[in-house]
Amino acid sequence: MSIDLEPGKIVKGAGGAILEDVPHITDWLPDLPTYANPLKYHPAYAAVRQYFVEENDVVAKDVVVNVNRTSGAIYFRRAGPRDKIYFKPEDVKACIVTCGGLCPGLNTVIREIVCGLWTQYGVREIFGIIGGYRGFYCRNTIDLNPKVVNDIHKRGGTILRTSRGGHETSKIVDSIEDRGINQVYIIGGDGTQKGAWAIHKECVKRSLEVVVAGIPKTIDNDIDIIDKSFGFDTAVEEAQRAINAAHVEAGSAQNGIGLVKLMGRYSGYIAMYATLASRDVDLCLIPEVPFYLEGPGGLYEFVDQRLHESGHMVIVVAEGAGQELIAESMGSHENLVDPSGNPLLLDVGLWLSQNLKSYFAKAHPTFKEPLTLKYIDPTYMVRAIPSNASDNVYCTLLAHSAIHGAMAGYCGFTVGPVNNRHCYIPIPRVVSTQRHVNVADRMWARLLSGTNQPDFLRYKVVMEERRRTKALKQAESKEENVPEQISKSPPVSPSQNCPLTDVDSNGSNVTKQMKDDSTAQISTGDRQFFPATGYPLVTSPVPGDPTANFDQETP
Ligand SMILES: Nc1ncnc2c1ncn2[C@@H]1O[C@H](COP(=O)(O)OP(=O)(O)OP(=O)(O)O)[C@@H](O)[C@H]1O
Ligand SMILES: O=P(O)(O)OC[C@H]1O[C@](O)(CO)[C@@H](O)[C@@H]1O
Ligand SMILES: [Mg+2]
Repeated sequence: MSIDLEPGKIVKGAGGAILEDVPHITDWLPDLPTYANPLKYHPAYAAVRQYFVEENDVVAKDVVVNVNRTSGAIYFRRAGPRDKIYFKPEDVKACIVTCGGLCPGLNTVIREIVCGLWTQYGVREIFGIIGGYRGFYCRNTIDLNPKVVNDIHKRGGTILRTSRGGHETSKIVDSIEDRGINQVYIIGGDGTQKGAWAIHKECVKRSLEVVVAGIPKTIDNDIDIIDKSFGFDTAVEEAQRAINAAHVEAGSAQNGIGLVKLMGRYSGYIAMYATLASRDVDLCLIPEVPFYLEGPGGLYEFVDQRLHESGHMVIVVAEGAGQELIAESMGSHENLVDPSGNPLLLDVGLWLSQNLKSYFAKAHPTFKEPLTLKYIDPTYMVRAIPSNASDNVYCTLLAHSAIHGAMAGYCGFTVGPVNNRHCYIPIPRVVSTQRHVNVADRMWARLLSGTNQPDFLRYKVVMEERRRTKALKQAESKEENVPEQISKSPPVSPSQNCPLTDVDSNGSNVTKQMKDDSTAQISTGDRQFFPATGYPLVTSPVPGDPTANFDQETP
């Protein structure tokens, strides 16, 4: 998304510090009156010294730095209650909307926004927008108060319902104006936050006294800058149940494989953390690491070896893994998208099950007993549950940070913890890149050293060879001349030779030679993939890209 930080919002502090600040309602309505924060007189908060955040309190984006390169460090505005607020509580008309896919904790965030506004600030008019963005202009609102939301944190899903698509900025802002709403709380993922920014910009354009606050939600943990998204821990915990079942099934059969598919469209965090937590997983496949099946260093070789060693194994695959490989093996296929424009994924779990079964049934002579493969797909189960204890606390902090920011007049922000401190991050900052598992980071190394799985570094070479072989076969079957670019492939140097075992149409093993060509370009139907890695094209740095700027280091 090509939205930039607002001019004038990059503030230079002392010693070269840079504050990436968020918009404030006085940017376009400079003469608004201020009011004393009612929390000053609240029995619970008045007693807590230093409860209020100082105007110049900021949070460092990076806490691990080179001592010689601290100038130019980036900071965000610290979240929390301010001494002065820009809304009289009795004048506040707040609304809450949830958009995108489900995530554990949505109801807790709704509950805590309602209860926080009600009990801390004395706000009495709070509305729920039903069914995502389109609910602004298609549906009536519902009244929310502490009684209505009292028990909702014990339920999965969202009491407000959610949807994809339907973001029509002017219709949404018309509805905000017509209803007299002046605080808009928007809970959702990267797409939702982009929509929130569009609403904020339109409110500014119309000079409305309206603040828009974004609360980041993503089961995939793919929102950049913030430490972690709510519901992620719950999802990883729930995924353990599926992995345990897969392990039991696999361990109770000779040559047993338990295959578990988890969510993760572009980012394999759930799969990675579920693998690290479980210790029963032998192989973890994520979108950031394209894999291949045949030949040295391939998946079949590893499965073969693990089954011979242990008699069983567990594979965890993120739903976005292997998309290019599947697309290529399917030949032509339709590129479908959901109502928000997100590509619909090909089912890697089913595809992998079928390929493993047929490969080991037909092609593997050393197996005396057939493969027993159990495929478990708990994807929707891990996101439809209520949040666990720690996510509940986290949701509470997010909700409170959001209402303190809105009451203080800040807007166009996404709230979230950065290095464990909550802050207000300009929305363009969190949506301009997507977060991915950093495979150059120590966390992925920990996983690799735990599973001893292949690194699939020869992916590009293997894919190029597959394409060349396919093209040759097609040319031969059409009894045409071999196309020039295929027949004139440059000779392969001995050091680059590597055998690749594949199966011919009779099910016999065929050994081929392949050439190491790291500059291979990849094209698969209409889908677009990152050429160097086979990773789908996205805006953020991806592994394998030498220019990638991975700035997230895990402990
Ligand atoms: N660039 C955009 N501008 C305005 N609105 C957008 C944009 N992208 C998505 N939206 C709207 O945001 C809402 C949610 O988007 P999407 O379905 O992509 O889910 P998300 O918020 O990314 O959550 P998740 O992917 O984690 O489920 C939809 O109503 C969609 O129309
Ligand atoms: O809710 P839907 O439309 O089925 O989409 C599922 C997608 O939503 C997510 O849960 C969040 O983006 C992805 O992991 C998954 O691919
Ligand atoms: Mg999204």
